[in-house]
Amino acid sequence: MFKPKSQILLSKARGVYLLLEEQIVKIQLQRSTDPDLLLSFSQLHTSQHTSNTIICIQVFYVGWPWSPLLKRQVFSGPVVTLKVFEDNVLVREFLEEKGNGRVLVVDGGGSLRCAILGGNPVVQGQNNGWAGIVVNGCVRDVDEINGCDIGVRALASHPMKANKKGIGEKHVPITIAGTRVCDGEWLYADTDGILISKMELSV
Ligand SMILES: O=C([O-])CC(=O)C(=O)O
Ligand SMILES: [Mg+2]
Repeated sequence: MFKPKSQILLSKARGVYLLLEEQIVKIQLQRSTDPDLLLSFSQLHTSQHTSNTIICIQVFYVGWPWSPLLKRQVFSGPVVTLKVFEDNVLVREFLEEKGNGRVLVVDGGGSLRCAILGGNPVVQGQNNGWAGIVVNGCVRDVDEINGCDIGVRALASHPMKANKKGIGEKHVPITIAGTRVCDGEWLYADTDGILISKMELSV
C-alpha cells in the first residue's frame, strides 16, 4: 500500500485508497458491489473536515454494468448535470453549446426503454469540444458514437428514439446509483469505473 507523506484517509475497501494533502497521487478502483465499500466512501464524503487540504471523493457507479459496446471509456472534466426521462431534447441542446472540456452527466432515470442519446448529438458534442457524456440510460447509433473522439458511457444501447417534448431540468443535483452529482464537480472515467470529486484531481 502506498504511504503518503502526511495525512491519509484510508478506506477499508479492497484496493481503494485516497491520498490526501498536496494531491491525489493515485486512485485505484475495483469493481465491487460490496456495501461496505460504498458505506466507507459515503462516510468519507459526509464527514466533516476542518482542513481544506483534505480532498473528499465519492465513488460513483462502482460495480454498475456499463455497456462494453462503447469504446471511448476514458475521459474527465468538470460536470454539467441534466435530468430527463425518456426525452432527448435537452441533451441535444446542451451538446449544441461549446463544451470547453466539460462532461455532460445525464440522469435518464436508468430507463432501458429507449435511447436518450444518439449519434447526431454525439458528433455535435465532439465538434463543440465536450470531453464526455455519461448517460444513466441508453444510447443508440453505437457505431457512429464509437467513431467519435469523445468519451461516452451509458448503461446499454436501445434502437428506439426518445420523446421530443423538451421536458427536463438542467444544472440540478442528480443522484445516480446513490451518488449525488452536482454541476461543477469533476468526473474521472476509466475502464475501472467513474469517480466524482468535489475538486479537480491530479491523477
Ligand atoms: O434522432 C434522434 O432522436 C436520435 C438519433 O438517432 C440521433 O440523434 O442521432
Ligand atoms: Mg441517429
